[in-house]
Amino acid sequence: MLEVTDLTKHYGDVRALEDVSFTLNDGEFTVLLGQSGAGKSTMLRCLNGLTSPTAGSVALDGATLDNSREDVAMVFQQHNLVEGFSAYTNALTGSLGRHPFLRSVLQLVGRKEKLTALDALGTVGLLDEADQRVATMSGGQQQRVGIARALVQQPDLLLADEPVASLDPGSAETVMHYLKTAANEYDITTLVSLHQVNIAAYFGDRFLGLKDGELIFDGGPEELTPGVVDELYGDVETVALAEETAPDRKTTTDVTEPRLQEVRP
Ligand SMILES: Nc1ncnc2c1ncn2[C@@H]1O[C@H](COP(=O)(O)OP(=O)(O)OP(=O)(O)O)[C@@H](O)[C@H]1O
Repeated sequence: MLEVTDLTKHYGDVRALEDVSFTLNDGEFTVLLGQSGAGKSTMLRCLNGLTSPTAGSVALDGATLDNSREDVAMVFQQHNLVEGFSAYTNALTGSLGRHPFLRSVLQLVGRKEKLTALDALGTVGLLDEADQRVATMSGGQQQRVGIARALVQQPDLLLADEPVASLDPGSAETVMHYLKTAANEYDITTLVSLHQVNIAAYFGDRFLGLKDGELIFDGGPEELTPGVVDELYGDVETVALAEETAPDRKTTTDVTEPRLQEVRP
């Protein structure tokens, strides 16, 4: 279980996060929403120890998270793969926490790690491309290799910061499908920041909404109403987008009381 308590991050006068508290249950697939500058990246960076909070705390399974940790994996928008290496070798570098980089790339690792890397590539649908150099892969395939690498790390918490932001809608959907499948198969607690509301509404089991650094929404798909989206984004076009997609997600106005928390002045 991930417990975030009164998390606050200030950059000088900028309040990137202000008193944010929530709990993620084991295995939950949660989407972090909010417009540009709302504090999504800051939140994820505080959760993986890349940024130190100004105040508040983060605990994973009861242990305080205050440094970069092996059991917290991150998928970035720019996947940071080694392009000259194969998908397999890149996936294998996910075991870096347990082996020095050179051992990983020279594949001087045990059979267990090799099988783990192949298993992860299979989960993201790239087993047949395991030997292909990443440089020759599409952006979506590269992002799936990034997910496989994160899986090889065998994390308890998987964070993804705008993992499909630079992809076309079709590839974005495919990557999100594999990300969610992987999270389910490996039973990993996952928090994904997205700015595409339609994709978020389709894949998220739960949503956290940030606005100006404050958590103003925490709810399930049926509570993610156009009113909530409007509150988060203040953008009529985005509301229309939410209405026209994921019809089975009931993003309609028939829910009268969205779980909007008080927006502080
Ligand atoms: N290193 C930094 N130094 C100063 N201000 C920062 C820094 N990082 C973020 N901020 C500020 O903190 C606020 C939150 O930024 P953050 O990047 O977390 O938002 P975001 O929701 O991820 O936005 P985007 O989707 O555009 O990345 C913004 O006002 C941003 O300018």
